Amino acid sequence: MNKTCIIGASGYTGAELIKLINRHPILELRACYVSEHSNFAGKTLAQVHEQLSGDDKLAQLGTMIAFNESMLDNIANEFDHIFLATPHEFSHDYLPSLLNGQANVYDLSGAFRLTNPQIFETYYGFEHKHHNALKQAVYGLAEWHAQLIQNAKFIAVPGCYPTASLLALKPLISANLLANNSLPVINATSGVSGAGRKASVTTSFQEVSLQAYGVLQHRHMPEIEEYANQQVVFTPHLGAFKRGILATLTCFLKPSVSLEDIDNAYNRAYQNQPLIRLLPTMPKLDNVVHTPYCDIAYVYSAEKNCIVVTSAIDNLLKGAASQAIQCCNLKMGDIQGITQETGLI
Ligand SMILES: NC(=O)C1=CN([C@@H]2O[C@H](COP(=O)(O)OP(=O)(O)OC[C@H]3O[C@@H](n4cnc5c(N)ncnc54)[C@H](OP(=O)(O)O)[C@@H]3O)[C@@H](O)[C@H]2O)C=CC1
Ligand SMILES: CC(=O)N[C@@H](CCC(=O)OP(=O)(O)O)C(=O)O
Repeated sequence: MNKTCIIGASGYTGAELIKLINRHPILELRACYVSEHSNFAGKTLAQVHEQLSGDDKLAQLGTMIAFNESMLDNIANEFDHIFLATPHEFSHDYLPSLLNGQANVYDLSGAFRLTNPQIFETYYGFEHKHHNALKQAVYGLAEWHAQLIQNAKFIAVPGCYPTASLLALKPLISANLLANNSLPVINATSGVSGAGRKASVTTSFQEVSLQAYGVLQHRHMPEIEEYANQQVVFTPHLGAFKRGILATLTCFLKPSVSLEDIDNAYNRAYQNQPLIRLLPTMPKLDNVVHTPYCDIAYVYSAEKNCIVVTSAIDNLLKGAASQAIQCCNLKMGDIQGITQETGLI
């Protein structure tokens, strides 16, 4: 068994990681950490996440441990896999020390997703101080970076909107079908769990409606652009539902592109990918929420020479925790028959 721990286990993506690791055939959850002064420290997993009640294996794990800087060396060397489901600033500060040990590290935050340190100041509001760790990070977009992930020690797990957007967009880019003179337009709506567990006025039941936010300045725009190798216009929206992201992309195509070219591009990219479902009708959130799948469909207009692509994911799973496990599976390779979807479906 592979010894595994989670830092940030009291949050929403932490809860999903607990469930996925608990049912994985060769990962063994050994410890769950929360912040140093967390109200959840010393509580059992079921006290922190009621949904975990009644699971004997998790009950034996004991309680959530308050993280402390002095534990870094031990954590880095005690485990085979460390999952960070922590705020960007925490990952930024502590991840480099965790890389000094033997463990493989998977960071669900955005702190190491961009290669250019300058961009962090503009979009994350902090100066990036760990340029060597940035260079070591491999962007964990599982379907597109499988080989890099297999050889990496440190995976920066993609953000939720970038996962939905890039999975829809990249087949068109890699087949060179996009028009040169226009930018893809991405409108995406997320459920409220995307903002994490901590209470805030903007995500309170009374306040949430359907609204665009972070317009032209959301940190996921440079992330999408870096891994699409293409500028985009990205607008996130917050919707009055708990989980899921629906992204709709409008893209203009080169004049000579046909429907056959588009079908070939998506089939070539995804026909052997177990967690991508190409659908004949537009995806809906209910079909992906609580699953590790990304559903994709498109409609093409020859008259307008454009395509509208929609993708749907669960933000906490394919947009975070299950993609992290997918990367971990890829890293473990064919050990005991592990494939990228092991423990996920
Ligand atoms: N929610 C989503 O859909 C997605 C989230 N992400 C990213 O994943 C990460 C986790 O997100 P999410 O689960 O939603 O966040 P939550 O706010 O739900 O949970 C954050 C977790 O981090 C812990 N934490 C906070 N500060 C510290 C600290 N200083 N030291 C140790 N632990 C700390 C919290 O512990 P406690 O509260 O007990 O103190 C809690 O367990 C974030 O970086 C987020 O941006 C990525 C993709 C999607
Ligand atoms: C609805 C909502 O608030 N969503 C979050 C994105 C969550 C995510 O993917 O997170 P990171 O890139 O921060 O890891 C946001 O817009 O900030």
